[in-house]
Formats: sequence, C-alpha cells, structure tokens
Amino acid sequence: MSFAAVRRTLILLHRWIALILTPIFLVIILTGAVLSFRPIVNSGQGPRQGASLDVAALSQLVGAIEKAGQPGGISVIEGGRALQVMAQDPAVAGRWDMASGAHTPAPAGGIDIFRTAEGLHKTLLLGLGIVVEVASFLMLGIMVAGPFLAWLRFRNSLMGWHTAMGWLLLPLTLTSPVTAVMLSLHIGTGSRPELPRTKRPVAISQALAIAGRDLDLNRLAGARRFRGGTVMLQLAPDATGGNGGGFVVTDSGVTPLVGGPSLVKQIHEGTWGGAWSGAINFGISLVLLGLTVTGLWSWVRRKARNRVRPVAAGGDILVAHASQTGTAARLAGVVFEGLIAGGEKATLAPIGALKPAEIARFPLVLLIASTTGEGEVPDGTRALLRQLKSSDLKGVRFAMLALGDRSYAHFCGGGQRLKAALMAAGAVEALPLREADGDPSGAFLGWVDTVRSELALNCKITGLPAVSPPVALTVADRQRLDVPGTGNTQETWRIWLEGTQDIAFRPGDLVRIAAGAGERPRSYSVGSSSRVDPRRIALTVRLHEWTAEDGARRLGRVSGFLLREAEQGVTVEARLDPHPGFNPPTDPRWPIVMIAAGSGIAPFPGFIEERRASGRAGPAWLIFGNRHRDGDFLWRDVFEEALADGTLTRMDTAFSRDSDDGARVQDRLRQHAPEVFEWLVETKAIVYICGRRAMSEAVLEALAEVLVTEGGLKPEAARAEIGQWVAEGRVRVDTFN
Ligand SMILES: Cc1cc2nc3c(=O)[nH]c(=O)nc-3n(C[C@H](O)[C@H](O)[C@H](O)COP(=O)(O)O)c2cc1C
Repeated sequence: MSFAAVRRTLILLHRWIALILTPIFLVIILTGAVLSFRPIVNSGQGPRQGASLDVAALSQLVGAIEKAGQPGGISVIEGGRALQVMAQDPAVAGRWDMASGAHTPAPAGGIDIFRTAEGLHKTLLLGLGIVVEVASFLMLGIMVAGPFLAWLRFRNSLMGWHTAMGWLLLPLTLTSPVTAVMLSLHIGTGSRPELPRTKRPVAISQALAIAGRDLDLNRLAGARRFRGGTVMLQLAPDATGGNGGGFVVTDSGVTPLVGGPSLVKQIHEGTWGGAWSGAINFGISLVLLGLTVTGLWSWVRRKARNRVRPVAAGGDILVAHASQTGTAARLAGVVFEGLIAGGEKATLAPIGALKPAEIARFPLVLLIASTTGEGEVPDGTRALLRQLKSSDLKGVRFAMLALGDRSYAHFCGGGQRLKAALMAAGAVEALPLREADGDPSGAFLGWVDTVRSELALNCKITGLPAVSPPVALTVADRQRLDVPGTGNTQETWRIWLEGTQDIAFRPGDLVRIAAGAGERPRSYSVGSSSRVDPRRIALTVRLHEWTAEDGARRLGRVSGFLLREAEQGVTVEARLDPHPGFNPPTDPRWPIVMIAAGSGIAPFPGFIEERRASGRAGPAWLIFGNRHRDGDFLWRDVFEEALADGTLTRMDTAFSRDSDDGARVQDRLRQHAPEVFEWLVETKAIVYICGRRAMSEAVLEALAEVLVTEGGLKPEAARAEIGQWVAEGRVRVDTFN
C-alpha cells in the first residue's frame, strides 16, 4: 500500500470512529470536565493553613452526629469551621457548624454531582466500563493519527482550528486518554496493599479517639467508613509537607496507607497539584470538547454542501438539460414549471448530474441540449457521454431540442452527439430532433407544442425567460495589462464598461458584444460584481491577431473593435447573459480554488471583489499561469493586494516561458498534490477552471492524478470521480477557443 493509500485509510478511520463514538466521547469529556472541579473544590477545604482544628470540639460534634444518625463520611470544610457529612440518612447529611453544632440539611433530592459524573465517566451509569475503556483506546488512536492526516498550517476555518488544536495541544490532550488507557491496563498503578481488618466495626468518633493517640488530628481533612467496618482518615500534610495521607483505623490501632494513589491516577484525576492541576484537567477537557465539536461540525457542513441533487417531483418524466452558459437550463426550467402547472409529475435535472442507471428509470426524457466549442457537448455532460457507451437505456424514449448557431461549422454538434450516444445505449426517439438556430425562442415554443400534442402532455407555458435585453455600455476606461517589450506577451487589456442605469450581474456572467449590427457577437466574462458597483463592468480583452494567407496582419473582429476602434466614451450595444454555472458560490464562506491561464483570468478579479465586499469570505486559492511573470502577470496588482488583505488565502503562479521551471498550472497542481487533495476532498472547495479547452482538459487530468496519488484511487475511477464533480458543479469549467 502506498503512503497515500495508508493516509486515506487513516483519514476514513479517524473520521468514522470519531463520528460513531461522538456521543460516548461527549459523555466522557463533559463528565471529565465536571470531575476536574473536584480537586479545585477540595483544595478550598480541610483545615486552613496554619490554623489548627479544635480536635475536642470535632470529636464532640461527631459524637452528636452519630447519635442523630449514621454518617458515611465527614469532610472538614470552610477551613475548619464546619463539617460536611455524607450519608444516606437525611437526618445527618449536610453541613454541621463546628461552633454551634447547628445542622443545615443537604437539599432534599439533591444529587451528588461528582458521584453522578464519576459514574457516567467510568461506566456510563450502565455498568458499561468496558465500553468506556474501548472508547479511551480509540480516542487515543484517533488523536495520535491526527497529525499524520494534515500538516500544521494556520487557517481561520473550522478545519484550520481543528488541525491547529490537534497539533499544538497534542502533548497536553494526550495525557487524559493515555492515563485512562494505563489505568485500564493497570500500568504504573502499583499493586494494591492488603487493607487491615477489624474485629468489631468502628464508628468515626471511635476512630478519632483511637487515632488521636498516635496522630496529630488537627490536620484532619476527612474520614470515611469502609464496608469492612474500618475507618479511613485523610490528613493534610504538615508544614514540612510530610506525614499527610491516608490512615486506616481498626479497633486495634492505626495503619498508614502506603503508596496512596498512583501518579498515573493523580495525573488522570488532576489531583497531583491540588487546585491548579484540576484547572489543567479542565483545560484539557475543553480542548477535547473543541476537537470533537469542530470535527463533527465540519463533517455536518460538508455533508450539507455535498447535496447537489436534482429537483425531484417524481413522476415518469425527466426534464433534462445539457447547458454550457445556461440557456438550455433556463428553457428546461420553463418546461418543468409548465408540466407541474399542468398537473404532470416530473423531475428536473442537468443530465450530466445523473448516472445512466438513474436516467433509465424514466420512460420519457425531454431534453434540451446546447453545443459548445467546435460542435461539442457542454462540459458537464462529457463524463455522461463516456458512461453511456457501456449503459443500457432500453425502454427510455426521449424528445430533444438542440440549441446551436449555424455560423459555427458543426451546427448543433453537441445535441447530435448526445442523441447518438443515447440511441447507442438503446433509447429511442419519441419525437424527431428539433434544432434551434441562434435565438431559440421560436423553435422552443414550436417544440413544446409538438411535445404537448404528440406525447399528450399537459404543459402550461405562460412565458419565456426574459431574453437578455440589449444594454448600452460606454467604454469608460482601458488599461493595458501586459507589459509590451518584455518578451512575446499577448496584448491584453482591462476595459471598464459603464451603464447608464443599475444592472444586476455577477462575476463569471457573459457580456456579448458585436462589432456592428448583424455581426456575430463574442462573449467576454464579467470580472466585476454589481454587488460592488451596479454600473461598472470589468472585462479582460485579449487582442486576437493572426497573419492571413495574403501575409497581412488581421485582428479579431470584436477584440480589434474594442481595442483599436472603440475610443473612450464610445457606446457599444451589448447583452448580458447570466452564467450561474460559473458564478462564485452564493455563500462567500465557501472555499474556492480558481485556476486560470492567460486571459482565462477574466472572471476572477470579480470573484475577489465580491468576496472582499461580503466581509466574511472563506479560503480562496488562485493558481494562475501565463508566459512571463514580468510581462503578463495579468491583474497582478489586484491579486497581490487580495493576498495581502487575506481575501486570497494562497496564490501560486506558473510562468511557462520564464527561465525557472517552465511549469504550467497543471504542473503546479501535481507539485502541491497533498494541499490540492485537502482543498478538494477535505474542505470540499469548489474548483473554477477558466482558459482554453486544452488547458482545462490538462487541469482536469491533473486533478484526477491528485486523486490517484493522494487518494489511492485507480486512474479510471479518479477520472470518473472528476467527471462526476464537473456534472455536480463541484468542479466548474469555462472554456473558450
Ligand atoms: C464558445 C461557444 C461555442 C459554440 N459552438 C457552437 C457550435 O460548434 N455549434 C453550434 O451549433 N452552436 C455553437 N454555439 C452556440 C450555442 O450552442 C448556443 O448559443 C446555445 O444557445 C447556448 O446554450 P447554453 O447557454 O445552454 O449553453 C457555441 C456558443 C459558444 C459561446
């Protein structure tokens, strides 16, 4: 087994043992915390330092108490001014004043907190001592394994505190379970001396009289009757610290108890140093409680986060979508709502989030699928396409609306591929494929009509999702991001566009801009947030430049327009498309990893801006790659500032053409595999990948490798896992060509 596999097993054991035993751990820890007050309370009792007890008054009072009932034991309290009597008998239990002999009974029905806590601590009050012993062994194992599972690094997160506490306070926290285990194995506890016996039972008053001949009783701390009829006296040490301890009194004399409680027991109970060793034990209990609670809570939070499931209303109809930028998803939502309004039962889901076996449960699938790249399926659907090759969808009928754009070479290529894969798996078409070119509204309504009539479904569609209306945006400012003359950088600018009224948008949304009326628009990622400024949109625009066949230099239509033609103050017609699949998590505390190459950095300045504005951002890690640190570290100022003010927890860069190591972002992922694994698997960060398709594929492959090296998965299983994460939205990809 590799180290990674051992570590993975340890993590699972650590987690599951802790989870299963949490209730028992909590009982042991909380009662331990209560019991650690015993030495603290006791230290304030017994005769006061220097003051000596009035032995005659004491003997007289004990005699009086014994006349009134049967005391089980007495303790000298309040520095010798009173006695506390332990007894079943309510006539004597409670406080007895030494001077007046007045009795204040113990509260009726009151329970002895320490007794109860001790019972719970040792046997759960159910005679289950063995369970407690096993739990102590396992607690020790979990704590010793802890430091092997995560390195000590300071992070202000639940897991960060858990790890830091586990590491730094280990020597302290180990004392409790180590001594518990030693006690249960009788290690270092010494052998119990044979106790002397008595012929006739001795009362406490008699014991005081017998012992008074040999012992200096004005240092008496307490006395207890044993079952065999003897009495044990506890004496405080004298001024020289000697001669204290326990003595057993029989009818024939006094025997000192040799040895006393072992050091192991004293450490476990916090009695070795009186009040302050009790306080240390209380501190240990608090740390153990902290470890249990932070561990449990972070597990609960992870579970809650993992629940990315389809909206299920049951029924036989699956309304599914394969969407890259959200259009297909929005239209599928409209169909779903329409079916529910029409009284049908249906389930809505991104098709890529389902396993083939889950799809097979639905006799009818209504599917809206878009195309991305050069005739490819959306990112979240690629894994499913692979899985369908070895799946059986017999009995499934589907009707598909494919979204596309005829200006691309492979019109509706994604939909076609998906259709072919479904049919190869045995599904059949309930309706012929319908294709939408450009704005899908018309084709969509026509398709829904056919679905209604041909498939006899009641689907009440009241309106289409608003197609993003055109907005007029003014070029407010531009700034070159790369430094010309520092090697072969690519000309890249940040551009701020300004609206005349407030607009709602989030980082990662897309702005479609065309260079002129009727021209094909180009999409740019929004790198700012309307939560910070609802009128200002930041874009990252790289100039597309190439040499045409005639040898002339050509510029991309839209980037050339934005960077060469549109002067400051020029107004451009744009459309803003929401892109929920690539927005930052709505909860800013959720950890994220942002991976970008080149102008793929575009959305992330907006992520930073929005998280900083929230005031409670969780951990964020940026991994950025480009050619030269000096020349094209795009948005460097923004990210360095974010790192300094903590909005960014960590930043790694890879500049492939610098002399250092020529690494790319995917190489950084491999180099920092343990940390990547921790962010991915332990803290369940959402990973955002933005760049060219080849880059995103290399990054996904590197992530799968991390699962192999750190998680012990087989390569195929690791790829499938990453595919599943893409489908569930735990890994989000935004690619461009
Ligand atoms: C980067 C990109 C690549 C595209 N590639 C194609 C293509 O190859 N063939 C096609 O028919 N449509 C293509 N389209 C058009 C989309 O399929 C179409 O805009 C669709 O409505 C998007 O739906 P979605 O938002 O659900 O992803 C492409 C769109 C983008 C932004």
